[in-house]
Amino acid sequence: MSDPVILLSSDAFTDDERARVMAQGPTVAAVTPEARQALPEAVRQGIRAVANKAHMPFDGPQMDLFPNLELIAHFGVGYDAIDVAAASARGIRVTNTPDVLNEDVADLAVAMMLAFSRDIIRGDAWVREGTWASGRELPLNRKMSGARAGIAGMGRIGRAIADRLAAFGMEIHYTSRSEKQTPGWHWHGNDVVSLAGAVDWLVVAVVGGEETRGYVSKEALAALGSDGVVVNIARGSCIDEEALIAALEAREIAGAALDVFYNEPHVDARLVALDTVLLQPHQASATVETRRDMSVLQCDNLAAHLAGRALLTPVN
Ligand SMILES: O=C(O)C(=O)CO
Repeated sequence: MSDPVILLSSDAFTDDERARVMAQGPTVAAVTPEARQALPEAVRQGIRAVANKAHMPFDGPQMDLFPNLELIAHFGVGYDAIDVAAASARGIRVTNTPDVLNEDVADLAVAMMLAFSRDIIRGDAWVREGTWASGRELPLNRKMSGARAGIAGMGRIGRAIADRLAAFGMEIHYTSRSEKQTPGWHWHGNDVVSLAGAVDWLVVAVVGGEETRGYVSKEALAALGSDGVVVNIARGSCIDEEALIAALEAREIAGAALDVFYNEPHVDARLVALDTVLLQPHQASATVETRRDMSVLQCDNLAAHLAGRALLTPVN
């Protein structure tokens, strides 16, 4: 077998995804910094591309272990685990897998909003556990259609969410760097406090990373108010999680529907204890179809690079 040119840097790949990477060229797996350090120097010298996945940081010192590294092909739209500035400084290209997951992420955001507003999870238990049969009605829940939705971050995923919510007759407000050509929708510049103050639902769809750390601040949560609900399908870091927990515990906001967390997969016990929080295991893109498309796009980027062709979805 030829010497490896691709490093598999994560153990989060499924068998199919790993096989697809391995079809792009000779591959070696080293999923921890220690394992990479322990690779023979000749192997490290041969690595031209990394196939990355999940949240394990890939930083400058990791890149320096591979002096001939040219590409980090990430599986995922969010690439906050990769130090892109460090990569650029070393002439290393980074790719991600945008767009192919927009619909699924938007679907999950809407599903969480419906589940939260219509108390669907409790309703299921109500039937299953015989509470309904014993004569008790589920307490009245909350109407979603026609309410006001705020999309924090009107990028491609934000737009897919907004389009769905518009179909529910909801009033659409948003933040983004520039105003979109969407007559009737309300732009709040980059002011998330103004956005939160104008809506019933605050849906977080900004990109992750240092720039958006704590973007939904204590002030934004206060502006959302006691009838407001936060929905997060972006990154845990995009909300000040301590402020969120404090606002939920004090009933200063009505609730939260969360697919992402600060310290995933370990969710803060205070969130788990609250009955005003709907929790999901970071599964927004987790359908068979979309995960396959993400894997194919990651591998198309690897293949393009190794064949000297232009990258399909470059980040830098
Ligand atoms: O692709 C990503 O970055 C995701 O987190 C999908 O939910």
